[in-house]
Amino acid sequence: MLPMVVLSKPAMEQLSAATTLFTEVPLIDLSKPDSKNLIVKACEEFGFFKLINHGIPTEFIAKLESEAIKFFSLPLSEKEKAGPLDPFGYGNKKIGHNGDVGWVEYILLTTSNEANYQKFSSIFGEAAEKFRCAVNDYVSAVKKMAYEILEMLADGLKIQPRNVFSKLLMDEESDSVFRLNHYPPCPELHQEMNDRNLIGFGEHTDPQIISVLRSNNISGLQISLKDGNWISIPPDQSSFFINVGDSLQVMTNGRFKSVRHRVMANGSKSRLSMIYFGGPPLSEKIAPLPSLMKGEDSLYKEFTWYEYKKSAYKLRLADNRLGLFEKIAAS
Ligand SMILES: C=C1C[C@]23C[C@@]1(O)CC[C@H]2[C@@]12CC[C@H](O)[C@@](C)(C(=O)O1)[C@H]2[C@@H]3C(=O)O
Ligand SMILES: O=C(O)CCC(=O)C(=O)O
Ligand SMILES: [Fe+2]
Repeated sequence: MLPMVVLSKPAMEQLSAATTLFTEVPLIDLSKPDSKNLIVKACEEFGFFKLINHGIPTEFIAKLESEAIKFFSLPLSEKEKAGPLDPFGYGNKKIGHNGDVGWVEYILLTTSNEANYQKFSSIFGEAAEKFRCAVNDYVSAVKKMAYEILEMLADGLKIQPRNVFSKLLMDEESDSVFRLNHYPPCPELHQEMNDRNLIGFGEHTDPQIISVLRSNNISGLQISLKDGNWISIPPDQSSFFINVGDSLQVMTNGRFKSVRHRVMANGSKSRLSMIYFGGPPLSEKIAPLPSLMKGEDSLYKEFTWYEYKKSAYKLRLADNRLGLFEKIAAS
């Protein structure tokens, strides 16, 4: 059994004390005309928001959730046939390659249809086709929504062209990832008088441009506010949650902040999440957009997504990956 990160309950409670009690995460209604300005505000203040009236068909979500549950219910020996990660496939407890662990099992996939076809047929056996279709339908729909959000952001920021961010995800070479996380109930936490909290997925920021997260109705997701306090995000299975990633922070020269987040394990219920991480092509230069600079200097050294990813994947989950690329070193 791998060692887990454990926080005592009093320590956790102190961490998320009074100031955070009444913090409301921004709620964006995609059907409302003024959403673009609210999205910009949310990305500046939280790097995170909740999305409703998103138009993603419920059947795509339900189909994928049911296929994912089927997969995660298989015996471990079956699931392990879909591993080890190379870099895609099934993973259990170990996150990345640098010693991070969590109370989580997962499937990591590229969003390239062709590569998924190969992967699915080699690892998921007979059920491959249904599962692959469910992933493709869901990912295609969520991708389109991500393009729309990024275009609304460009409009809200009053920059041209409006596809300045979305074109990076639309590019055939876009290095985007899809992840299904399953957080099994943790028996240790189920015991009465339990005063421990166990980490499902340790704190981190997402390196890409934007992440689109959807989970079942089980709690666990927390985000860190600018003051360092953590707040729990009430789950809502019919909504999506959007994270600003490190690359979008850089492209906006720090105006948007990539949000630190983590997932706590649950004592009695299974949590299932599905996340699309929209990334640019590997060769893309990640730098502040000149139209957003208004005479300011770039806060970051120049780098490509390939260089950033290579460096990020050598680090631990909680590390400040962008720090290495800041012109003035982070304290
Ligand atoms: C510890 C790690 C896991 C991670 C790669 C890394 O070295 C640092 C970034 C991690 C992260 C966080 C967001 C996504 O879940 C992920 C797929 C990504 O692109 O960066 C994971 C990586 C992973 O699980 O391999
Ligand atoms: O499972 C979740 O809700 C979030 C997981 C996460 O942050 C990630 O996979 O990067
Ligand atoms: Fe994340």
